[in-house]
Amino acid sequence: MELDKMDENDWRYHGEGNKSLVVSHVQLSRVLRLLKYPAEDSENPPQTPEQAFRQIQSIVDFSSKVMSSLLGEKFIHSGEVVKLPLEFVRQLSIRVQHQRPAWRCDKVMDIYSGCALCLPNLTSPALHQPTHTPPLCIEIKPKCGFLPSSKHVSKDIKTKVCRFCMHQHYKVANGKWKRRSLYCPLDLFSGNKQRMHFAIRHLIEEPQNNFKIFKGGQCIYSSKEGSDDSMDLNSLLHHLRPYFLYGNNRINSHVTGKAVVNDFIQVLVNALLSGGGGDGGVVTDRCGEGRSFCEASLFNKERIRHGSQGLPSDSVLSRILQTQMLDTLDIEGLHPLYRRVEQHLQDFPKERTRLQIDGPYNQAFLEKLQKCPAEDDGSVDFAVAKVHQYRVAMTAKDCSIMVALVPGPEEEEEEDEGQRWLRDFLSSRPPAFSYSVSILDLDPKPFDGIPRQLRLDQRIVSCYSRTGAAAPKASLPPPPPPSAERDDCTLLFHPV
Ligand SMILES: O=P(O)(O)O[C@@H]1[C@@H](OP(=O)(O)O)[C@H](OP(=O)(O)O)[C@H](O)[C@H](OP(=O)(O)O)[C@H]1OP(=O)(O)O
Ligand SMILES: Nc1ncnc2c1ncn2[C@@H]1O[C@H](COP(=O)(O)OP(=O)(O)OP(=O)(O)O)[C@@H](O)[C@H]1O
Repeated sequence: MELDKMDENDWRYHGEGNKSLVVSHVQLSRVLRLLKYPAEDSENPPQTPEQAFRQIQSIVDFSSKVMSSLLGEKFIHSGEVVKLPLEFVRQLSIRVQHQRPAWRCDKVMDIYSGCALCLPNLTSPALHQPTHTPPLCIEIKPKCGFLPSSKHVSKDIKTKVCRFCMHQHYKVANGKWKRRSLYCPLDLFSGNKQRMHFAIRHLIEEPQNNFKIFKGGQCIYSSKEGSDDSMDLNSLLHHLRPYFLYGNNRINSHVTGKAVVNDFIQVLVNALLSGGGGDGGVVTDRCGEGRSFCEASLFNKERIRHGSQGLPSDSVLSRILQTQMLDTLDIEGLHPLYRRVEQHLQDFPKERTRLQIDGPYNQAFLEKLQKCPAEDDGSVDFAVAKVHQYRVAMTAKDCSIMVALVPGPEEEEEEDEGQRWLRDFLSSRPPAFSYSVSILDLDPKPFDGIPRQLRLDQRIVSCYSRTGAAAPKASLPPPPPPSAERDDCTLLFHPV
């Protein structure tokens, strides 16, 4: 990629979040992640090009020097900052505008700094052979996977119902989403395959901003405003079917839609429980018992047939959960420490640098949070270490996982799709995929964002106490008998 010869026609809109907009190259496996600003600042960018460059460099440093050490290097692609021609960025912004979802257009793409983060395109991984079936990539934003146990938690409900499930009520009440997602992160992070299956099924049913599927680099399934949901599910089945034409669920050589989805979820669960890449071999070294249940989850505990399995310690979910759990005090216990630091900075503004409040994100920053004493000695250093831990945990609560599934074992590259189908059909074995697992969106959360966290926490809990606790638990059909091993994953699909 030659930065001085950039052509906007080589790039297409790929996706966006709250802070950045991502475009992908039409041929190379590369994306550019550009910053966004509130639309009202569009004429007047909030930072200079130098500041934008430093902000993106600090994202790279935070990811490569802090998060990568906590989450495991094998999952992380930190990328590099690039300087782009301003005319290219301006044209690109015009080119992608019509593809942007309306609800994200309260922010505009930064066209002034010319800076962007260049990353590998995790939805069209390099291990894909262009002549073969395109990879399926599944993006999950799992959110917080544990219930707080801090003594500072003032509302009992927070120790029983997870943040995500409570937040759903708040989001629906405030019009962010039309209906609640019944996904519960505690089920996904449980390590129990039945619970994980159940969680993913609900991500598929109501993806919101927590679930997307890409095929060959193109998004084929995500939350679509105002669309006909059944159409989306049917079109998802249409895409998935060729990947799951075989396996245990074949009935007279016809694979039902339910079986396709069950196989798909099973492959995804295996990838999430793996050590990060490979062919789904036996998982060993499981750490911990399955963690707690959320009272709002619809998963019926009685139906666990294989006990609590816990997460394998080298799995992506385990690494994310361990990092999230650096939030030991909960926002309610953390906020007074934040105030201690804030007061100290008001009294001694120059301390901001020594305490690395805004970075640099390096080994020293990592050590500050790793060597935090267990007990509060009243010092500002203790408070800063806890704040750093909390911010790192926040990043882990907001990151996404990308699982890339490439059909067929690598050693049988010469086989075409039909031959592979016949071989798998005859052997009736479960689908074989090579896969890789990555973590994305590992940006540092700002120090000044902590008071907002406290306010949001209070609003979510208060909204849930008013509306959620009284809401009906579910509108799902009654569960099938326990013997129907595969049927507990029934999706509300329309026939195709
Ligand atoms: O606060 P939360 O839990 O709602 O998380 C925010 C996310 O909302 P979600 O609940 O996942 O829909 C929010 O995502 P959406 O914009 O809702 O897609 C952002 O990820 C936000 O992070 P940042 O401010 O852009 O760095 C996230 O804010 P942080 O709290 O991580 O700063
Ligand atoms: N390296 C990558 N390869 C492929 N797709 C990517 C990559 N990075 C980001 N994306 C896509 O772009 C989307 C937006 O990126 P990202 O989540 O980093 O944005 P964000 O604004 O930081 O999100 P948030 O709302 O969480 O703050 C992602 O959901 C993902 O689909």
